[in-house]
Amino acid sequence: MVDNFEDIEKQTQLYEQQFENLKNDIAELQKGVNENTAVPDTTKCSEEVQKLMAENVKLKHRLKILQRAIAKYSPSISECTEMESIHGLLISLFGTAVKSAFPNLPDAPVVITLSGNNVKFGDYQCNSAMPISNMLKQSGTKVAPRDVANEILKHLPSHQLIEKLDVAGPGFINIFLNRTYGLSRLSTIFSHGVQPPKLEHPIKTIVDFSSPNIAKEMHVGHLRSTIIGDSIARLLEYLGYPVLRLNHVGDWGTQFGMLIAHLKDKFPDYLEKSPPIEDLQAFYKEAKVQFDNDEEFKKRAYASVVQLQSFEKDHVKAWKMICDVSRKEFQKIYDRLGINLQERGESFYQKHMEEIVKELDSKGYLEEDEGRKILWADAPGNGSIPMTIVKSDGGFTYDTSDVAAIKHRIEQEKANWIIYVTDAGQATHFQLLFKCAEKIGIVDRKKHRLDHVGFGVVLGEDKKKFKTRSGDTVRLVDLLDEGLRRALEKLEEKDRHKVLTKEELEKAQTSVAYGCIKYADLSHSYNHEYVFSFDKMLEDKGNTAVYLLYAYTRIKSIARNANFTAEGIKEMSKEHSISLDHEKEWKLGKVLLRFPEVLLKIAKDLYLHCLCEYLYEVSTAFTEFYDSCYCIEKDSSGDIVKINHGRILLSEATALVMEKCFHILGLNPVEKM
Ligand SMILES: NC(=[NH2+])NCCC[C@H](N)C(=O)O
Repeated sequence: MVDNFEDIEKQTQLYEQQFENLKNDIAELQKGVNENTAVPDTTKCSEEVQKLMAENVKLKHRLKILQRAIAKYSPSISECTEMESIHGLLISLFGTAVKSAFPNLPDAPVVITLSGNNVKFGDYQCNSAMPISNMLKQSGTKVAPRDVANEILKHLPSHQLIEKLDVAGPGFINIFLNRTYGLSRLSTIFSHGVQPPKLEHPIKTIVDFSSPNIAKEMHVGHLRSTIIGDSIARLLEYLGYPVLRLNHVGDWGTQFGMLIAHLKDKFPDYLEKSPPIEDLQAFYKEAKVQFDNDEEFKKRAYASVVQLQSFEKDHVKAWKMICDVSRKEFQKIYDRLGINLQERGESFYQKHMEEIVKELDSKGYLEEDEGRKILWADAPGNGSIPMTIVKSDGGFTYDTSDVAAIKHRIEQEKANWIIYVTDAGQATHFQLLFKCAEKIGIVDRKKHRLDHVGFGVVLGEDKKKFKTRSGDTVRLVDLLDEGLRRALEKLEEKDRHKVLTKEELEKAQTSVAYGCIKYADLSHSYNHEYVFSFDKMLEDKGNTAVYLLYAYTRIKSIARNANFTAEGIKEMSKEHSISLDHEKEWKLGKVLLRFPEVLLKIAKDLYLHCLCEYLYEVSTAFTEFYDSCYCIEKDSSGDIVKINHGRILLSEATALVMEKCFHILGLNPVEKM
């Protein structure tokens, strides 16, 4: 009995000791986890735990090797050379499942969305069960949405992209992505570059943008068209569309009659000596005063238009001179902003206008209306308005040139998609144009896509139309100059001039100045008017160009500080794989994987602000990752003691995706700022 009692006491002491040891081990391990080092310090743990931990490290290492081997040898994975659209893939998988689960519902919707922030709900969601259940109910069968969801899952083809599926709530299907799949797609960034998703049929596309008017000031509205149009063209070019960028300048209006008449009055020897008209604005204003006050001048002005439009050689020469002055001014803006486009103004279509008017007349499309010839898109009445094809004086209009242009673009240029970028005020004009073009048989909406990207007006900080203090139109050159000045101020505020070389500072200055002007235009949804404010644009917090350009330089500095060159990174990517183990690494990885689907969506709706939002999301996901994962560890003297290659690669992949976004938005990021 006594013996027995002592035994129990000994046993209890032993257990207490073991309990203490375990508590210690847990505390030590916990420390490691909290400090977020990849491997916790186990030297203070019991021998057994140390052994287990060592075993664990080995196993993890083997797991990585195996994952890499799978990524290499699994046939469908190794064949990929680009990140494909995961959303597109899911639509096609779930589409197949829905079709075979419910063959009697050919129109059953396949709805796949992102799951939002709660990891519990997976990465994507299929929300088809509820609408399908409703459709079934209408046809007389009652099936609960959850059962519909389970039925879809039964028919879902297996795919390495999917790690796990859950049916939640009333029938949402939560989709969890597989990391090995994610890793294989992200790795293509180093093997093949950030490639665009493959398109089945890239179609010939024309982007009609910028399009200022000769002899009139190119204003902020034209600037907005220039920036948005350029970015749309960049996106489509990146996706592999053959794109023709056209500048439909206003170079053929009645204003030329008055300008030429004034040129003849002021510089009678204009044919011998090229006239010094640097300031076309002022010249235009002078001519307008004459035109409004002098009847005889007005007559000569009208006669000049007729002469010009019948290509009388001296009038053509005068016209060319005037156009050249404007063209040089426009080009300055395009050069500074890196815009590339081909001028094909209204004048180009003169012959085509004559032809189409004849054709429309003979086919009976035109109606006489108080001396004008008009073309109805819809039946007259009910508030519908016609296009004016020939004015009462026989001249052509803006409408005529657009009808001729659309015909030329579809029939000669063989475009299947035409995108017009102008202020929203022209929405009715383009609606009419598209309808008329269809009515007269130029456009077939089944084959041709037509878009008018109409943007809201740019307002000044006083919320009124953007003007200078004296009420004049703001000259774009002045605006860009102010951008440069303010950008430099901003950089100096941050003492960057003390650390950067003169050349680096200059590069940073232009990158910030033009970047912030473009980004402010692009990051607002077009439909809204927006307030032009350098103060807001140059903020370094929030979704602004400055914040993003800084984020990019920070990311680029990680590899540079660990002494890796671009070549070094390439080599590294052959030996190591991108790290996606940590929850924040995987989160960032998944944002990067969305790049293709973001682009494809924008190619559909042309909402470039979604790309800005995506870029901002990339950079916040990066910050989260960087805050909790060390890429490089240094000792107290600042020497590098440990490099996490997988994380350096993840950072570089992030920078590469950001670079592509910047490129599409027309921004020039710099490595040092
Ligand atoms: N094909 C077109 N209509 N393009 C847009 C032309 C814009 C016109 N020049 C303007 O300043 O308002």
